[in-house]
Amino acid sequence: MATKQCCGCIGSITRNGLSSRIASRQIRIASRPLLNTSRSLTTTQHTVTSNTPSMPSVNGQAIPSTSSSYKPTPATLPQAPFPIFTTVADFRKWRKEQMKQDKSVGFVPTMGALHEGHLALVKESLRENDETVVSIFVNPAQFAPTEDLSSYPRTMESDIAALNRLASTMSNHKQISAIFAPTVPEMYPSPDGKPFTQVVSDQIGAFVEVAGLQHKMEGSSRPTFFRGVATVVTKLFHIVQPDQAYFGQKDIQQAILLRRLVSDLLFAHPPSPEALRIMPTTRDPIDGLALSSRNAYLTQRARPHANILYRALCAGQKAWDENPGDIQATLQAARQKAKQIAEEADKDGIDLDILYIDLNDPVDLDNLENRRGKSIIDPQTISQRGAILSGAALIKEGRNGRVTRLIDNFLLGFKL
Ligand SMILES: Nc1ncnc2c1ncn2[C@@H]1O[C@H](COP(=O)(O)OP(=O)(O)OP(=O)(O)O)[C@@H](O)[C@H]1O
Ligand SMILES: CC(C)(CO)[C@@H](O)C(=O)[O-]
Ligand code: BAL
Repeated sequence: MATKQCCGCIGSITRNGLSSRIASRQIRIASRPLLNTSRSLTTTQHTVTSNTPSMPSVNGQAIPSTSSSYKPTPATLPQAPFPIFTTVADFRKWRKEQMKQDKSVGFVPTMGALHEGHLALVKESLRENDETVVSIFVNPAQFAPTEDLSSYPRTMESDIAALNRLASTMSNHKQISAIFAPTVPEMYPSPDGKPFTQVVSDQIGAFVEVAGLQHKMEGSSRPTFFRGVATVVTKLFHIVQPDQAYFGQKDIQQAILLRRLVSDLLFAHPPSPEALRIMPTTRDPIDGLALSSRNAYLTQRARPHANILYRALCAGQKAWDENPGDIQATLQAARQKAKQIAEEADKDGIDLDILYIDLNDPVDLDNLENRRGKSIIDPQTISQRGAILSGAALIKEGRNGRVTRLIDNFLLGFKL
């Protein structure tokens, strides 16, 4: 799998015989806040009692849960050479032992449906720490009621198998130490017994917000997303107490916001924002598409068009390299490329709705195009600070097809 940011390699797509015809259809490049997923990403059930479809165990033995709504089905789980903890109390006992032995613990939080991008994070943790913990938890708090919580891919058995196989790819055959796969009530305990609700105005209790960062970029169309992420990651860090935690650049805003959380709230675990490691985006080696669990939603016909953002960002990067700090030239090149690809896709019956392609400041995530209008910042200053070139698009096949949200980003002129 490829992790390099760019480029030059993706001039045209030959995969699945996609032609390079350009249609004249009007393409939407929207700066409006939009998460147009209501047609297919809906659930009417906003309260959640259970999370994982088949709940695990330690080595296939059922662990009694503290939650009465939770029904373990260990028979469906493969044997694993590492413990799978489902309760905070059990996990904490294990963690205490590692503390006593002064073992360093690396942590990779995930929502499961593991792919090579996740596994690259796990491998890095295996290389850098004595012990590695992977969490698998589809966090309801980061899904809006209209989003795809109920249909999010849950593949616990193959996830365990993939993690198990990983050891054979390590030079020292090192294995992960544990999986933490809690239920929803375990992560969102409720003294009054009410099930967790995704409706923010109905929630009672402690939630974590990172002001000034959570409503920009992805947060403009997913206004409660980063509140849900910051809350669950705070809980996970308190439980796992990692020395280092591993996140992907694919979700760049999430990683930057979480570093700020660690810094501002003086977390002891991980002990510094830098100990929250941000690893490069793993891509399809042939066409550059950023790997993502939701790519599983893509139809065969839509898949060849799904690398739209990668190709657009490559065009933007080229323009930036020619004129570092030139916001307009960079955005124009990227948006023009995206428009062209969307027109090609339209000819093939694939609808590509480009939500945004923007440049943002790496620290405060301000939109550089808008900010420039207010107070002119010269290209030299911008090129010195660097910028995040990112985009989001919705892709679907046919009028009533399922909508898949795509995101991607490149770091221009700075490193994390
Ligand atoms: N292609 C990738 N390269 C590197 N890291 C990745 C990649 N995809 C996901 N990650 C990282 O793995 C961690 C867990 O992500 P998650 O389980 O949400 O998977 P995902 O593929 O991002 O799913 P989704 O499709 O829901 O966005 C996050 O830190 C995320 O940034
Ligand atoms: C960090 C995370 C595991 C929190 O649920 C999730 O947002 C993800 O997988 O990127
Ligand atoms: N990796 C981000 C998880 C989400 O989009 O819900």
